[in-house]
Amino acid sequence: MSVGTGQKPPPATDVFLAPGALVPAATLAAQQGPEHVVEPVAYDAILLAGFGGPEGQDDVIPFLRNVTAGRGIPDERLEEVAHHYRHYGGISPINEHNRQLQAALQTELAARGIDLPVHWGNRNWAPYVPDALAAAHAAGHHRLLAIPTSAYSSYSSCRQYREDIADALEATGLGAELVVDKVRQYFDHPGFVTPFCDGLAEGLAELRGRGATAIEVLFTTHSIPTVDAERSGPADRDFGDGGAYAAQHHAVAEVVMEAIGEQDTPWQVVYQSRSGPPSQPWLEPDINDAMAELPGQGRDGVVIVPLGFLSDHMEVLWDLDNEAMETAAEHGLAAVRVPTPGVHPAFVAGLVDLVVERLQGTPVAQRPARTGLGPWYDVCRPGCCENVRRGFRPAAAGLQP
Ligand SMILES: CC1=C(CCC(=O)O)c2cc3nc(cc4[nH]c(cc5[nH]c(cc1n2)c(C)c5CCC(=O)O)c(CCC(=O)O)c4C)C(CCC(=O)O)=C3C
Ligand SMILES: [Fe+2]
Repeated sequence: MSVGTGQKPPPATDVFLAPGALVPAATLAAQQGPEHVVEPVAYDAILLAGFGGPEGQDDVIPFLRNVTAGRGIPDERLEEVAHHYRHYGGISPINEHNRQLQAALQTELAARGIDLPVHWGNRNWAPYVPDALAAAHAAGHHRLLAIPTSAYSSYSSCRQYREDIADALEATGLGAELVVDKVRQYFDHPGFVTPFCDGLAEGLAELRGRGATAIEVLFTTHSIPTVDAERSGPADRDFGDGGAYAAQHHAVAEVVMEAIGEQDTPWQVVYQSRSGPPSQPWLEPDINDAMAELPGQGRDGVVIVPLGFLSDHMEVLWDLDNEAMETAAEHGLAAVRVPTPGVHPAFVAGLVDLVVERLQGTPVAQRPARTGLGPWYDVCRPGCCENVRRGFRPAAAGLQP
C-alpha cells in the first residue's frame, strides 16, 4: 500500500492529489492568495478519516504493527502498549466513537438539507481508508472532502492522514477519478473549543465543591518528537519552540481559560503518551512529572483537560484515567478529567460548518477562529508538517513539495 520510495516530488506549484490528478488551476490560484481560501467546490461525499483501533484480543498486535510500521518503536514499548489494550479485552473504544460521529454528522447534514454521504475510513484498522475510497467510488462519488479526527498541525496529527490518503488513492488505482481535499485544521474553531470550555467549567466547580482551593489546570496532548514539532505547520511561518503544534495548543488553552473567566487560575500545557527511544527528545513536560511538582508549589488539585484528543480512546482511558489519576493520588492532589468533544452537539455542528465553508467558499474574514493563529489553511502549504526522519512522501490535499 505504500507509494514507491525515492519517488521524485512533483514540481513546486502542483497540488498533489494522486498521479495524474490535479485540481483545476483556478482553485490553485485562489489558494495561493493571501487569504489561503480555495474556491467553492461541489463535493459529493465526506470522508471521515480516523486513526482506527483493535476490536478484539487477536487484533491488538496486528494493529500495533500497523501503527508502528517502519518507525523504530522498541518491542518493550509495544508490549507495554499491548497490555493497555488487553486490559480492556483488546478493544479500543475509538471505532465505536467514530461510528457515532459518522452517524451524528450524517444526522446534522440531513437536518441542514445537505445531501452528502459520510464514508468512514481509518489509517490503522478496518474499515481502512482504501475501503472507504472504493465504497465512495462505487457509489458514484468523485469529489470527497475529508474530515480527519485530529485538530492540530504536525506529522502525526495532520500530514500522516494526508499521506495515507495519497497511499490509498494509489493502492486503489482511483487517483485519476477521485479528488480528496480536507477541511482546515479546527483546533481553534468554536465547535472544538466549546466542549472543552463547558467541561473545564464543570470540572473546576466539581473540584471546588470537593474543597480544593489551589487548583492548577493541565491541558494535555500527545507528545511528539521535538524534530517533528519544529517542522509542524507551514514551513514559511515561524511559531517558536515546538512549532505550530505547541503554539496551537498554547493559544487554545489561553482562549479556554479566558472564555470561562478563569484568567487568574494557573494553567500549563503538558504532554503524554511518549514513545520512541529515550535518546530521542520529545515534547515535555510529561503530565506525570508536571503533577509531581505541584504539591511543592502549594497546589491541592488538578483539572486535566485532554485538549489534544477528540474522543475518550485508549490514550485517554489508560494514560489519563489510569496513570495520571494514580499519579495525582500519589501526590495528594484532588483530580478530575474533563470529557473530550466526542459527539457534543457544538462539535458536530462545527464540523458541518467547516464542510459548508468549503461548499460555499466562505471568505476568510467570515470564518470563525478563536485564536490569532487561525483560521487555518484550506490546503496545506508546501513542506507542511514533513517528517525529516522518514523523508518525503506524497500527501493528498496539499501543495507540493
Ligand atoms: C499527535 C498524536 C496523536 C493525536 C492526533 C490523532 O488523534 O491522530 C495520536 C493519537 C493516537 N495514537 C493512538 C495510538 C498509538 N499511537 C502510537 C504512537 C505514536 N503516536 C504519536 C502521536 C500521536 N498519536 C507518535 C509520534 C507516535 C510514535 C510513533 C509514530 O511516529 O507513529 C502507538 C504505538 C505505540 C506507542 O508508542 O504508544 C499507538 C498504539 C491512538 C489510538 C488510541 C486507541 O486505540 O484508542 C490515537 C487516537
Ligand atoms: Fe499516537
